[in-house]
Amino acid sequence: MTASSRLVRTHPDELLVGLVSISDRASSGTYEDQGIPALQGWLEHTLTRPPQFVARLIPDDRQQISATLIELVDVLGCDLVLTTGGTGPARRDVTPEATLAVATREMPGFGEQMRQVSLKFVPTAILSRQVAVIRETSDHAALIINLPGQPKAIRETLEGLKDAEGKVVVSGVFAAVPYCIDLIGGPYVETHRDRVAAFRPKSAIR
Ligand SMILES: Nc1ncnc2c1ncn2[C@@H]1O[C@H](COP(=O)(O)OP(=O)(O)OP(=O)(O)O)[C@@H](O)[C@H]1O
Ligand SMILES: Nc1nc2c(c(=O)[nH]1)N[C@H]1C(S)=C(S)[C@@H](COP(=O)(O)O)O[C@H]1N2
Repeated sequence: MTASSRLVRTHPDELLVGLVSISDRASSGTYEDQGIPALQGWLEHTLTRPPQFVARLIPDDRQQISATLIELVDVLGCDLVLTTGGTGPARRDVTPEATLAVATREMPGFGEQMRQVSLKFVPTAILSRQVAVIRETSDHAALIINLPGQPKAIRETLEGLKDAEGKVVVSGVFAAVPYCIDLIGGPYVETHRDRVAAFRPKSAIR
């Protein structure tokens, strides 16, 4: 989880995932970080093939967030980076700005959909300024997605809302992640359908 040089896939379809928990208080030890365990646990239960993880716990510092994202994508070679925390309107919340600063493309649909899902859970969802972007290097690209800091928001935004019978009421954003990773040249990712029914056009299904 603390690698500092290029990650090596153990299988061509192994997803390389960077997890970044952004919290002044968790990073200084005021409380125990729940962000990384929540992100890792959700992915382990959702992906059919275990991914390789690298994790970072850092304060709400714009330079440090951008530098961490660059390290995870450019140096370690992650395909997907999920951040949690620092998306609100408080002065210290700078995750969206730090993420946009390392973007080569914006993916506005992710933020729009996350706010739609989250409004089903909490009216303050509109306070989250979360963004998603692609960062491209000469030989590689990664999808970076901001999630809110509340540990429970991780599952809500990724998985969406289901009714008592398990039928999807509002899709979470992870349904679109595997196909996005295909399109940017990453590994072929599959999900357990009871958690998230990932969508691909028929022509893209293996
Ligand atoms: N990494 C984390 N681990 C556990 N709980 C967290 C974490 N990040 C946030 N939370 C919880 O979610 C709430 C809202 O998150 P937010 O990112 O706005 O934190 P904050 O109030 O800015 O403080 P901090 O950045 O120090 O976590 C926090 O007050 C805390 O209860
Ligand atoms: N799904 C979900 N989204 C949510 C929340 C939540 O509890 N669940 N909390 C909201 C609140 S209270 C805030 S202030 C914003 C920003 O949170 P952050 O600063 O922790 O990223 O996310 C919002 N989005």
